[in-house]
Amino acid sequence: MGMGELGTNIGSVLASLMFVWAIFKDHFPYRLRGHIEKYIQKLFRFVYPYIEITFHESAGERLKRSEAFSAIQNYLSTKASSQASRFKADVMKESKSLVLTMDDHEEVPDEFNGVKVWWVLNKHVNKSQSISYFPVSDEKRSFKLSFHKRHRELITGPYIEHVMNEGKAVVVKNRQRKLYSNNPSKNWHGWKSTKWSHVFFEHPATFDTLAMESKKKEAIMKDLKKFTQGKEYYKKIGKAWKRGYLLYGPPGTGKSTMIAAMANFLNYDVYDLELTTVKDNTELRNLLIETSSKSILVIEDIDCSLDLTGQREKKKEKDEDNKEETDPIKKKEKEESDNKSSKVTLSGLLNFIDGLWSACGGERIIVFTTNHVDKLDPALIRRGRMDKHIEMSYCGFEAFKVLANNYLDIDSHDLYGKIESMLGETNITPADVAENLMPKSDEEDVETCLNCLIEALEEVKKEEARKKAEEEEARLKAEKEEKEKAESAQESVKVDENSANSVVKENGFHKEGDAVGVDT
Ligand SMILES: Nc1ncnc2c1ncn2[C@@H]1O[C@H](COP(=O)(O)OP(=O)(O)OP(=O)(O)O)[C@@H](O)[C@H]1O
Ligand SMILES: [Mg+2]
Repeated sequence: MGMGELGTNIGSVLASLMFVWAIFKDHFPYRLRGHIEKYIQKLFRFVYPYIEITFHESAGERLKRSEAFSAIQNYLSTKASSQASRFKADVMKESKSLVLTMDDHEEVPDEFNGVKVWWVLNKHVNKSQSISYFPVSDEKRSFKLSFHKRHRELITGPYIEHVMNEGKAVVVKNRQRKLYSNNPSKNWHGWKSTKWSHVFFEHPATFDTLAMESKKKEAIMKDLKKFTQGKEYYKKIGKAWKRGYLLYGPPGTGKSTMIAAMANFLNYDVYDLELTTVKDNTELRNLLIETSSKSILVIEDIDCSLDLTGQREKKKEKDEDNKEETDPIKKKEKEESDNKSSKVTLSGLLNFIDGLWSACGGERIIVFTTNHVDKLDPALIRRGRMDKHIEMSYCGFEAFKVLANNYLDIDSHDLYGKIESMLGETNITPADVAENLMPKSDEEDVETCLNCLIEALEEVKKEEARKKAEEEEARLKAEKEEKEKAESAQESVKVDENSANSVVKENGFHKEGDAVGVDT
């Protein structure tokens, strides 16, 4: 028998009993009334061995929606689809997914470790109408959970925890992800945080569309997956639950695209941190504290956004300069220019990454990108801080095949052989390959596009050959100059030697002369 039927039967008997009692209770003496009520409750518990827990939508009139209520609602949306027959539908994520929630008073059974429970969504309409400054809906909704009292411990403990966790996971899955960028601190005002502004993150890049060797790609995906499942592991080893990636390679090799693919793969928000607008380390800390977990913090082009490598030395120099400045006008000018340039230091950034994040919740990924890995301070990129270094390189044949599939919907073509051999001997970025593969008009067919790429490859090859020839020429020229210099140096040494000899000779002559003189 379902909870519904049982509930209805017992419920109607008890309801009649209560009704009768309500009518006649005033005829009983006060003390007797208390006794009778106690017995009715006992009887109630005996014939109705179920416990009911109610979860209200709002904990108080002005409080925001209770977290438990939302979690339950989301949890039940996954159950309700198969169990209940009346739904309310919500369209999430730009009509990409439909979220069904149970309709009012619909009963949804659930099972946990073999124990059955029942959920009902109740709605009460508030009769007392009051005028309130805060818009409060008169409708109060609550979820009622019923289960046999035998299972009290299991249900109030592990089951509720399970519902909360699953419910929150559904929220994460369905939420619209955001791309945050930091605001300059002069705009940080008001009671609501304005440190980051956001837009919805809708970058279409995925690992499927990312042009890269499949082995490398799979290794990265595996690494990310392992990270997201590593909560217990990080706890065990006593490290903050974070992972750092350094993406390096020439412009147009897909570093930014990779970040978008990561965010889409993990379902994380992205915080794009523009370091040049961050005034100092305190500001940096304030910004980073406000990022949420399940997010990727991105610092693009670290070599350009800050002179991280030379910052410490520069600062020292500045301090010394400041001491010397005595002219008040010049001093003011100097201060202004100092304020304009960012004072975030490498050590500030590293300290934060190493320490602070451990304290404010885990599951964070930090990605640095750079075009010049060799310019970075080794302290910044040592393992442990940047756990994984990923080189984004020029387009190989495998990467080309992904792009051809993305842009032209093809897996093979007669021209593939030629393209493969040409890619082997030229450095072209995936961005350039993509640009050439994209049909410029509706008339352009696959072959035209591939030929367009071949032409571009030939162009690049020619360019490379020209550059190589130029370099060779410059090298030869330098060599020649060097040789000439060396020769002329030798020449002058010879001349010097000669002149030295002549001096010696002269000296000798003099000496001789002297001697002669002495002799004479
Ligand atoms: N590996 C790739 N896979 C798919 N598309 C790519 C790839 N690399 C580049 N592209 C294409 O080229 C464009 C530019 O790439 P992207 O912005 O990711 O390069 P980047 O490495 O971040 O360059 P930069 O160093 O200038 O920031 C992208 O919009 C994308 O369409
Ligand atoms: Mg980029």
